[in-house]
Amino acid sequence: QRLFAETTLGRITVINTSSHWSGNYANTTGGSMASGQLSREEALACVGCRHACHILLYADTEAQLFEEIPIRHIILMQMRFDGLLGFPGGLVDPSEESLEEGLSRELWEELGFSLSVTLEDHVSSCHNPSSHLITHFYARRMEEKEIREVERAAASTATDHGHEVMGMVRVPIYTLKGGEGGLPSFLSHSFIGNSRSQLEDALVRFGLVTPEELQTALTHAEQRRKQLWGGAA
Ligand SMILES: O=c1[nH]cnc2c1ncn2[C@H]1C[C@H](O)[C@@H](COP(=O)(O)OP(=O)(O)O)O1
Repeated sequence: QRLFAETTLGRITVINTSSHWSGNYANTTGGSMASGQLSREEALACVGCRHACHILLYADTEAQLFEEIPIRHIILMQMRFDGLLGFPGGLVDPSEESLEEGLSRELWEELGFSLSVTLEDHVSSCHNPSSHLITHFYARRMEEKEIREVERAAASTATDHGHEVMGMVRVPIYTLKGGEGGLPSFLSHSFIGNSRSQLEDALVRFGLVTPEELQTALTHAEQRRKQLWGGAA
């Protein structure tokens, strides 16, 4: 079940009520903090929580698929060692380095590209009480030339290439004739953690697709899942 809502910034965002984690956890003062989405500061106050930071890198493009279909945006995810899709990044220990420093370090290992992540790149933080994991999500808009450099470095100089990262992938945001191909097929893959809801939120939040386009893709993805698995999954 998905809701589209205005954020405090006046931008449309997606609230995926089925995949946002919920529950409560104790903060440093022993009180109870709301969980699911929380601020970066609330997240850092969590005792006993682990922190994972990941980033969405994207750029505008004039390129067309088959000289006909506008690609519109280059959006990067990666195929991980475990066969799941996710964003570049990893676990960070805030007692040793800031979240942004840790993420920048992870990006160097996974992308072979030096990117200094800042507070301005922070999008959201989300708490999963069952694993005591807080996932911090960041996003950075780049120039097409720059994002192509990231792709080149990730496949050549990155130390994690072929080990923890099997390769970078671009997210197709168009829907092909018949309705299934493109974004609906992409969303039918398996994703690590809450990375799929991070992607869906970012697509609408940053105006990469309209809420209607996302909703249509989700409907087709669900139909595809039912065709493949029937009522079993
Ligand atoms: O892209 C992601 N979005 C949200 N959560 C994620 C994403 N990738 C991984 N995770 C979760 C699930 C993992 O257990 C932890 C740690 O992530 P990982 O990238 O595997 O960290 P290390 O490379 O082991 O440091 O975060």
